[in-house]
Amino acid sequence: MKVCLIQMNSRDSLVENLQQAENAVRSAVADTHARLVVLPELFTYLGGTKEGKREAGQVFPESGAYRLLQSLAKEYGVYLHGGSMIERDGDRLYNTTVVFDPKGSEIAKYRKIHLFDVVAPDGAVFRESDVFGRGENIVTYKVDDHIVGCSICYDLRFPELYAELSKAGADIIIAPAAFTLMTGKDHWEILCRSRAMETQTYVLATNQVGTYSENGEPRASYGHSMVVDPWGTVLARAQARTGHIVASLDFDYLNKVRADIPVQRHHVLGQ
Ligand SMILES: NC(=O)CC(=O)C(=O)O
Repeated sequence: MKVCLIQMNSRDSLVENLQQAENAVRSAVADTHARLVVLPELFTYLGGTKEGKREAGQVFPESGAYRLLQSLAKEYGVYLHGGSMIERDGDRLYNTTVVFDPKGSEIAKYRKIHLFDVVAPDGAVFRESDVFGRGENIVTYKVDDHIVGCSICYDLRFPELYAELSKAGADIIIAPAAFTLMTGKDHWEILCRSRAMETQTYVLATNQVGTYSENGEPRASYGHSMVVDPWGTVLARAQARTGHIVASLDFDYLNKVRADIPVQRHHVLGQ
């Protein structure tokens, strides 16, 4: 199965971000003919202000971002994993992934479970829970015969979520992200490779890249999106610029890794 990860530089303009996403999906599909295309976290609106986030909130299914992804999935006959967008549900906002199948039907919706409430060592303050409600459900869907698990960004730091997705049968786990430059340079690759090795799945980690501003403060995302195989090997890696990467997933290889080191049968604690 061919997969394509799109690395974007989203900022605080919904209109410009949707145009960037549309152009990126069109050129990614034309270049790679991938079966599964993945966008990054908060591709519709990143940074800005609390009011800006509320205004950019997308109501499902009638909002522009939802319709755009639906029509692109259908036009190209691809599975489109919509990174995440700001979802507005009544008064609440969520950081939400929506996935469409090649007919343009919604097949999954995942709300980010672990919200990034952190003061980074460089002093940058992140308070996602001031804006977003927390997701409560573990979500998987199917691409052809393969189960795909959903996660978003900070979720990467919580192996217990990945263990649950693995127990649910996932062969692929997706992590759209806006992982910070500050934390990413030290932690991103290790986290992606660790989660892939522990769960013996393909991990598709699609990051934002470049600068944006949050309440007038400068912020930067790390880029370096990557596809990691079940052995922990990086199959494809982006640099620190916008664009896309492609990789072919080999499920015979996945089965071999699981047969060689059958950790899924050897769990003793907490299973
Ligand atoms: N931005 C995030 O949600 C997570 C992140 O940058 C980190 O864990 O570091």
